[in-house]
Amino acid sequence: MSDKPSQDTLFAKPQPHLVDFAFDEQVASVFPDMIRRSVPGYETVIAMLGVFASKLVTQGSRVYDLGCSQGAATLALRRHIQQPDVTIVAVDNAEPMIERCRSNIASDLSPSPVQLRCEDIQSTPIENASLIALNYTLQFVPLDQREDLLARLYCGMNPGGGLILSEKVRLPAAVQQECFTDWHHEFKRLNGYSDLEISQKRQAIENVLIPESAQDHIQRLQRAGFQQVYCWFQCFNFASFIAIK
Ligand SMILES: C[S@@+](CC[C@H](N)C(=O)[O-])C[C@H]1O[C@@H](n2cnc3c(N)ncnc32)[C@H](O)[C@@H]1O
Ligand SMILES: O=C(O)C(=O)C[C@]1(C(=O)O)C=C[C@@H](O)C=C1
Repeated sequence: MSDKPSQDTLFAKPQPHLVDFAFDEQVASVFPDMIRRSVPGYETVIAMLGVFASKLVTQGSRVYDLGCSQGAATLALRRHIQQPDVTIVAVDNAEPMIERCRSNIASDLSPSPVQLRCEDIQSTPIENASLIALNYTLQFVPLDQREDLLARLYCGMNPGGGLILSEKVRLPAAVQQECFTDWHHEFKRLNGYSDLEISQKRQAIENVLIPESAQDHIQRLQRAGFQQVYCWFQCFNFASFIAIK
């Protein structure tokens, strides 16, 4: 059994030797609280996945949640899949996340079966996909591997299928970057994080989470072959895109 999710205080004490952020047991034990208090618009994006599931998922197809963490996106999708014979494939390479995901799925009664895979999303075979969610995950994949991954997702997707890509984004002008970062940090402050927590977390993710601009994402999705690419949601420096094949 997984521990009950608790409040994120991981960066509350001064850490003289900050190490790079990793999705380890400590992070997993506070993750639902951490992501809700750190990502502006997270709950809206999760809720709206239901709309895309309802519109895009087709009978007998597969739905992928790549970088599923504890299954928030998987559950939102699963609850709104109306078609029969759909399998959800939920993938994460962090064992402490997958374990919690397994128990969250077990306590949900929606009918579509979920196949859980603990592996790098880059080695997950993608086939017969009507919907793929990459919810705040691509930002952790090395920059030079993102193009190949998206090309593979395109290949494994059925015509008319959609990819939902949510990311922290870099803004095109320095003055806008500064402004949006300031608002993001204020969002965290209002959610109870101290300046020390904000600054230590920022340092810990600096070399691990590499954001790109909305334009970079849109152009890469178009290069992969997607016919329609839109930014459907943005809150400060966090955006979500839909790409339809
Ligand atoms: C910010 S969390 C994603 C949140 C989740 N999608 C949600 O909507 O609640 C990023 C997740 O991606 C996973 N991850 C990062 N890189 C990965 C990779 N190359 N393969 C598989 N999982 C990866 C991490 O372990 C982590 O659980
Ligand atoms: O940018 C930040 O400060 C964040 O905390 C963002 C973010 C993310 O977008 O994934 C980073 C790591 C955690 O997984 C939760 C949130």
